[in-house]
Amino acid sequence: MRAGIVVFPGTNRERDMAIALQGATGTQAVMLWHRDTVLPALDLVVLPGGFSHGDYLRCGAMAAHSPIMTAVRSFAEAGGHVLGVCNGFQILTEAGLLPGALLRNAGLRFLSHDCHLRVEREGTAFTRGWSAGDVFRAPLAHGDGNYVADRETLERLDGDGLVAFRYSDAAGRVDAGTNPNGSAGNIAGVFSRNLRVLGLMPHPEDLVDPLMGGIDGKPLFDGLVQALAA
Ligand SMILES: NC(=O)CC[C@H](N)C(=O)O
Repeated sequence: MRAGIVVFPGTNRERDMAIALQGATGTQAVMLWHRDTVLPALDLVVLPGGFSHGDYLRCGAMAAHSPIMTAVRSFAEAGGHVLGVCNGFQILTEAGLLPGALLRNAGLRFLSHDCHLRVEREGTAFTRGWSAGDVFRAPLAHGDGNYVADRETLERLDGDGLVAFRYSDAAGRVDAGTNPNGSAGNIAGVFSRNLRVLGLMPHPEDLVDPLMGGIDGKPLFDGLVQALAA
């Protein structure tokens, strides 16, 4: 699986992502710069976390207009797989590649702690390493993770099975008490209509080795390799 990681000014999670991808694929991901206009031949494009353009204007708003996003949009429209984590998720919503938006956390504080995610949709390239209802741990670190969308969109996401993950407790219970940031319906990650673009706020790439404190995030990367390995 050939993966490319897009670096914007202010991105800071690209190396975590590269390590997680290398652990799963055995090969190095290609680092891409936001001013690039052409993508090499890739199976997966990753927009990692960070503070692109210092989070000015809105998180991801300026990055969504970077030259490389035209190529990323064409890649996605041609059926390519795109993963956006945290700031990457914000960029994908700002670019219109995923529905909804990420607002300030309900408590207006930057949050940095582990959370639990319940897998809502199995069998996609991103979630084939889990079964629906599985719960895994993932660190979160964001100021703007409050997922919102209009009621129609939320109903469509639910109805079409496009919610990827919900914030839960360790037992998979989902309610206001397990919602860290005010996200509608506890949504932590969503898919595009064709299930080939995924955005999520927490960071599975930061739990892929026992030395990191656990391997809860590994199924994402191992599943992608199984799905996309040429
Ligand atoms: N870790 C991240 O990618 C953070 C995203 C963004 N800067 C926020 O605070 O919401």
